[in-house]
Amino acid sequence: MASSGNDNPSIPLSEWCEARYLGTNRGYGVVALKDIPESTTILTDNALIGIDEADTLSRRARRWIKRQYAALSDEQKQRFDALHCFISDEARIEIELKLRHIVGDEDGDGGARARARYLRNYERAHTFATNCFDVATSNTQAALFANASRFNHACWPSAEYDVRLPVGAQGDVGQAQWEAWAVRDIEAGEEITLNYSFRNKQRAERQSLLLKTWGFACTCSVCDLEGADQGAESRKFDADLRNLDSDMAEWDRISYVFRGWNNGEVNERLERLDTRIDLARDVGNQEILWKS
Ligand SMILES: C[S@@+](CC[C@H](N)C(=O)[O-])C[C@H]1O[C@@H](n2cnc3c(N)ncnc32)[C@H](O)[C@@H]1O
Repeated sequence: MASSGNDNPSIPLSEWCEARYLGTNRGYGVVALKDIPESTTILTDNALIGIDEADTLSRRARRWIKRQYAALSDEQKQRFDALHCFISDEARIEIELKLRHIVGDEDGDGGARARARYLRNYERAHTFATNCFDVATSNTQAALFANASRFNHACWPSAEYDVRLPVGAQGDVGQAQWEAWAVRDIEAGEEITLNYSFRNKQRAERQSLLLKTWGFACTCSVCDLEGADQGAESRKFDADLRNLDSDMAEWDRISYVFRGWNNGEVNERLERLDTRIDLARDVGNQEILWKS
């Protein structure tokens, strides 16, 4: 196994990629082991923990996570514990305040062990919130996948992902399955990124939500565009991203609606997509030369 130092060994994920430590700023990230052609399935993963609760930091979610964590094997617990855990300053203050109220002495230690247990529950909930993915067909179900958790974010990513429940398992989020595929050719040695969320938002809003939810300032090629949050060009770019995204979503659905379209409608949509891609090219961002 390749290693970037004893503390942060690389983690094999699939024939296509491994999780590699990329430094204190990004932590682990997923890196291509060989050239990956567009559309290749890069990684599949099964849920370690799944919850059916929209607010992943709520009391109910914490109880759910605590129960499921307790049922994991030692090896699974270790994998969970090794994941990145982001706790915002606000949340830390809240946790601190709550810990001060734990003064019971059931363990004969002035509440020290009870406070440690309470803190661990909070940390697990934050680990879950930092790494979980929403289940595609649900507004409330979210699941954590140990390997999938190692992908870093980019606003214009090189891979897309999907989280599904197998047929017949709709009520059991613990059975969720995760899959990611390349949306463009990816070169050996390149970091593979996913878009965590907030795809349809303007740069400033994306940045602030990423900072609040995951604790980092995004420096991806889209966010790094010179003056990307001001000026006509950037507005055109942001609008283009939004429109391109909704067009892509429409194309995702094409297999279901295709039979209802005549050639004219299909051509019209293709032309719209072309225009968007041209607009995006105008802004000069190499990343969005999406293969059409
Ligand atoms: C789901 S984890 C991704 C894997 C993580 N880097 C690790 O070491 O396990 C999310 C965390 O990764 C980091 N991260 C993700 N995308 C990043 C980016 N574009 N730049 C810097 N840090 C990023 C942030 O600390 C974030 O809270």
